[in-house]
Amino acid sequence: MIEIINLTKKYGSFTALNNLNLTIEKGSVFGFVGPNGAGKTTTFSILATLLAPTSGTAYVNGYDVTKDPKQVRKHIGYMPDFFGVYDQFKVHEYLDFYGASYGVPSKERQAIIPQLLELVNLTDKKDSYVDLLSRGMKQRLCLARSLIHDPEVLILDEPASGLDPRARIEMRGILQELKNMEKTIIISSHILPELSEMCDYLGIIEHGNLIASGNVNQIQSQLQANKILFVSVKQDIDNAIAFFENDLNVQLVERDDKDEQLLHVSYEGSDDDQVQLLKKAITKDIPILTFSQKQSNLEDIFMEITKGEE
Ligand SMILES: Nc1ncnc2c1ncn2[C@@H]1O[C@H](COP(=O)(O)OP(=O)(O)OP(=O)(O)O)[C@@H](O)[C@H]1O
Repeated sequence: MIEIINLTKKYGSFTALNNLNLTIEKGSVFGFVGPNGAGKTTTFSILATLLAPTSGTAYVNGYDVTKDPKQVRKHIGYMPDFFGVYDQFKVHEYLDFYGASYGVPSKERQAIIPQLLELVNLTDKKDSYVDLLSRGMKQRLCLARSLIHDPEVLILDEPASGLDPRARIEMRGILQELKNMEKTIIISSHILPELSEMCDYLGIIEHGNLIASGNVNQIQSQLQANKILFVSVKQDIDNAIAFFENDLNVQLVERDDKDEQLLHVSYEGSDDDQVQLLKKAITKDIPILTFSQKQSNLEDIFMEITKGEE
């Protein structure tokens, strides 16, 4: 479990992270999404005990990252966004080296390394030099490295960045397996669909502020101020426009570019208000053919709120 409490990080006078609060339950997968420079790596570095916060703190499995970093390190596996690999090692030597650094006894290392290589699909490469691996393979090796001491919590900073579509799908499969193993995972990306498919919960961060969090539906309603209703009428479209414009919850009524019977109604009322609106339209003899709500695309909303950031 991860608990982040009033976490703030300033670099000089610049606030990179502003009073972040988050709880990530044991066994859940939390996706942290934001454009470049939003504060994701800053948050992860603090959780990994590599950076001190300016104020606030975070707890990993009950251990305070500022007061008990040694315990925190035992409980986390951290995959940084940029990592070096020791080129002169072969794959299995590399994992053995990291296992020894974490104090994993030799016998246990011999048992766990083949399992990890299997998990990240690198069994065939165990005798290859790390230097000769493709980027996707290096990313997977780094993920295996972060698991060498069997941590309960994984902190993965853009594990799929720079990978081709096939390698991304492979990475997604590995994360699914880790999820099945009931690891608590926090993972970042600036690509929302990549995370929304595999995460139980998401947090959207921008300029160091968490602007929405929850499951996909909750995020959608937090980010989208107005919904769009599609209304088509059999005739008298001007009359229908006047009717909808008269409703207090309607912000804007626009005609569709192609379908001359179709209106786009920007609406800020509740679901109950929406039911009343339809009832009223029928009592006023508006000849409604169809009445539906636009299925908003989370990615479009995200692009809209973070536009101009990158
Ligand atoms: N050591 C530092 N000194 C000064 N500013 C920094 C430092 N590290 C990060 N920043 C600034 O803090 C902000 C947040 O950076 P951070 O790396 O946490 O963002 P990010 O969301 O991980 O971005 P990316 O997706 O590009 O990795 C950025 O504006 C960055 O320039």
